[in-house]
Amino acid sequence: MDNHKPTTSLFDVYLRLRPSSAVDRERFLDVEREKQHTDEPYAPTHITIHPPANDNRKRAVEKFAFTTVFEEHVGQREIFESTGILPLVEGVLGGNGKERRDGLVATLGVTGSGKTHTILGSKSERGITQLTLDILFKRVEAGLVDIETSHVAIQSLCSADVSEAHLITAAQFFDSVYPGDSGGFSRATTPALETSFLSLPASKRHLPRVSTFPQYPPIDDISLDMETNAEYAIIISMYEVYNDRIYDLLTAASSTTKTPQKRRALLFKPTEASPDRKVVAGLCKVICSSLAEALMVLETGLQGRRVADTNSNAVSSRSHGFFCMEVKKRRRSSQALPISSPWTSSTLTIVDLAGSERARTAKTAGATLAEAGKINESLMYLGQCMQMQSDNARNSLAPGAVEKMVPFRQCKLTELLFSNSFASNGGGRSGQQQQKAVMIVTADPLGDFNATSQILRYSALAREVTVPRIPSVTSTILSGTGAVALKASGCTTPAALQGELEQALADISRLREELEVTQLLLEEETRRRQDAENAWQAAEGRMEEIEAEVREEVWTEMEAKLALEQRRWRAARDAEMDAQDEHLDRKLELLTHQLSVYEDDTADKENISDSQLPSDKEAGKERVQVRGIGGDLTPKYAELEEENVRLREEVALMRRERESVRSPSKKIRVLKPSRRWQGSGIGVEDV
Ligand SMILES: Nc1ncnc2c1ncn2[C@@H]1O[C@H](COP(=O)(O)OP(=O)(O)OP(=O)(O)O)[C@@H](O)[C@H]1O
Repeated sequence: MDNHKPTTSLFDVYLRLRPSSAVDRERFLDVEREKQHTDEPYAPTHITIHPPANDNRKRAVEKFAFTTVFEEHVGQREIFESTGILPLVEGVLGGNGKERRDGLVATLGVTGSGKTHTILGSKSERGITQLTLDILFKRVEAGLVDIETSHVAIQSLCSADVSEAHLITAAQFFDSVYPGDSGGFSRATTPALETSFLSLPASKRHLPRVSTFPQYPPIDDISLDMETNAEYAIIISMYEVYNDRIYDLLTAASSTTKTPQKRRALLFKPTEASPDRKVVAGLCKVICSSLAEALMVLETGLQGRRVADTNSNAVSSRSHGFFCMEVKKRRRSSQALPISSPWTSSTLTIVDLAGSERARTAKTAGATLAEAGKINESLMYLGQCMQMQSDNARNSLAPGAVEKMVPFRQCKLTELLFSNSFASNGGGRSGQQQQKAVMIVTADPLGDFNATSQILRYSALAREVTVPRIPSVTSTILSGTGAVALKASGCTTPAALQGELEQALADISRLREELEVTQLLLEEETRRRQDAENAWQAAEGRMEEIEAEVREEVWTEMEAKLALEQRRWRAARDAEMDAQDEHLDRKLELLTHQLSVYEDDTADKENISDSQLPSDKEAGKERVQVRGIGGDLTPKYAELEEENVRLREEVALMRRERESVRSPSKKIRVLKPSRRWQGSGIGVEDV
């Protein structure tokens, strides 16, 4: 197997092994050491992976080739110097007479394998992003355009931008992110372990302190070829791809109102000023005048990036982070040509990809598990693209070989990584070559065998498989291309069969992982459904309680009202009866009075002497009157007696009624639905 890299390869692929802290795990990856014939420093290019000893799947021993393999002891500076990043920086700067080109550096690996460490370093060491910024500023320092005093320069930079960007100076950016920070600086802590930086009120955000940034490793002695008779501007922009959407990290940081959830996704599209090339449109871009400013912008943007604490990595990136260093350049005006030439632009993009992870190992759940699904999906598409590009690169050596389409439009990540790698897309720009790219694959030799081997399979420049002895006589393997009957003879199978076997093994491994994720998602969903059902039942119970309480309240209120009405009714009835009694009494009184008048008159008449008798004429008149009274009184008296009897009966009846009437509240109480007939289990409603 050779690792000859044909000229059509889109990526140079390096492998970096990380030192592992795990002591109880078996090492599955070995670096191949070939015999040295010269005294030159030795750079290994091949590794071999062995399935774990307890593996009962009889998987193959695989050998992979990379541009270079960096072992565990290799530090940040050697990675920076030896992975082709310096030529990328030179390409972006455009040395004397050299054409400029965009550059791309990305890291790929399982979660916790050291991607972020390589790209962004740690508290004590700088990563390749900081080292690249350092070398860029050191090289162009003398030629940097003065944006602090020259508004014209800013305006010309704005009009030269093709990406509908919002260009601001670093000072303006810091003013918007840290309003009122007068210099009592303290370095903000890692966002994963704190509440989101953006959710903090602006007054609580503090400008990062450059003096606390690591200075190691130094790179002052590295020199680069560059043009001196030119003016430069360095513009920083940062964005992340989260759930297949692009979000600006600097707009989010400079916004005081938008929460991370409300961030607006950006488009990757051709613009009016860039019709033949796609760009991320609408980014916030910060013009930096010094390395310190650039580092502070980087640190600020990083604090808005999504990270989470998983079982595999305490600060696990949940998005693919893109850090762009755009170098604008123009020829200085001279006596011969008093007007400066227009700005040209090249960008070096450094990408910290989120790590692929096995849900069971990472022990993620909920949103973090869903994120992992999206991350794995985008990495699967990236794997397909990388495999296709390395196949194309290998086949390009064969006569009459036809290049296959790299399927990079399947997701945002591959679109962003590959769109400008092809002459038809990026090469169309005048005076600019297609993008050059470097991929640094990171791996932990004591880490997860399945996840690591899968990444190595699609990222390696070349691969060789040795199929182990198969104990059974005939095995049937289902592969993507159909069922393959494999006759095991106890030795390595023929090449075609071997290819099928490899494919089948890869498919099985992929399907097993997909199944694992699906099972976890199912478990998660089942748990959620159970929780929802419990919550629903609890809510129902509570609702019944509330209903009973309300019923009780209503009944109590109604009873009070009924009692009041009853009291009113009784009072009214008593008043009426009193009035009737009074009426009756008055009638009786009247009757008694009339009777007594009549009796008195008769007695008086009997007692008076003849001398006292009135004359016949007067007596006749009086007799007429008495007779008149006596004659009229008898039927009137009878009539009143009758009415009296009737009224007395009515009164007696009403008294009886009153005594016999039961309390309505007692009747109502019987009707309460909550009271159930004891022993029968039947409520009043049921009756
Ligand atoms: N080469 C290395 N030397 C020393 N420490 C390392 C190295 N590589 C990784 N580490 C440490 O391992 C831990 C995990 O690394 P890192 O965060 O870079 O992983 P990652 O691949 O970016 O993971 P994720 O995909 O989850 O973001 C960190 O604490 C980091 O400092």
